[in-house]
Amino acid sequence: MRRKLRRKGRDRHVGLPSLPAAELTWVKKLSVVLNRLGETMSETYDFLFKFLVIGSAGTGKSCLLHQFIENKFKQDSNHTIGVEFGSRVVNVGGKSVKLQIWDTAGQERFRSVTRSYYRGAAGALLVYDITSRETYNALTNWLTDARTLASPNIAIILCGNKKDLDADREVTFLEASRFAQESELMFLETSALSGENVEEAFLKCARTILNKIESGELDPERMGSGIQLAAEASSRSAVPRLVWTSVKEHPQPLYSEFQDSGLCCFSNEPLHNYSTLVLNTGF
Ligand SMILES: Nc1nc2c(ncn2[C@@H]2O[C@H](COP(=O)(O)OP(=O)(O)OP(=O)(O)O)[C@@H](O)[C@H]2O)c(=O)[nH]1
Repeated sequence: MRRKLRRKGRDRHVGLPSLPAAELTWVKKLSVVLNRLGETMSETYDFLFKFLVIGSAGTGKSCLLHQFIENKFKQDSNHTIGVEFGSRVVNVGGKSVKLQIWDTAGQERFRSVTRSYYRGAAGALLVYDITSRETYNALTNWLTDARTLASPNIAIILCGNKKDLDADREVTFLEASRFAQESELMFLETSALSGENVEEAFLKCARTILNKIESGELDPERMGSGIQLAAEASSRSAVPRLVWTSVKEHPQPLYSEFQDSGLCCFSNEPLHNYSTLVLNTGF
């Protein structure tokens, strides 16, 4: 299998070794994500913000993203494997802002993979399920990860999802809003099912980031800010690329080498002992 990749102005072919079926499926899936990411980066906008959607498994992260992008509820949502990606251009305070959104898997077994996506995020939706106290209790851990791995200044909105299931509620609005206030988070209860407050959550977070840029509190040109200006985002250096290697040929050091240069590492269980995929998200 040969794959054509553009790198620093040159076309480059990278040959993938023959792989077991499960691993091949994973590589193909990542290539689709990568192509979508590349396509969306060519659109016109004033700013591009990198967003994360984080929180425990089953809280509705993928459904929130789907509702925001597609304007409908995602039926039969399965657990996310690693990460999913979506993007949408929105108008915030007269500026056109592209939200590049990384929907991360909530399951513990993917934690090391998803953590590698936090770097350079400007904003995040931190999601719990109002009908599950367990997902609410886990918020502190998610928050610590976000502030440590993304940026201490990351704009985070707490989303109490499944607002439509009020009869099964285990977490009150008041309790969560106090937690949000103490933790300096914005807060909304949302329903990916009905769409209530979904658009608002993403826009509120984007507006906060834009306000910080306009007030000078946030420097969009600082490395790792999670923000790109239009010119920068359309440059070649921002075009994502996939780099393949086999662990046998190039073991662990590759990860840190790329991590230090701002690239993200992407692997999952089937690939874990065999190979490493490195995805440059452009941040
Ligand atoms: N009633 C209701 N159900 C929802 C809502 N959002 C998601 N669900 C359901 O909750 C379940 C989990 O949704 P997902 O979006 O897959 O959850 P997730 O947080 O992405 O899960 P992981 O990918 O495992 O981290 C699915 O059965 C959804 O149909 C909502 O707002 N209301």
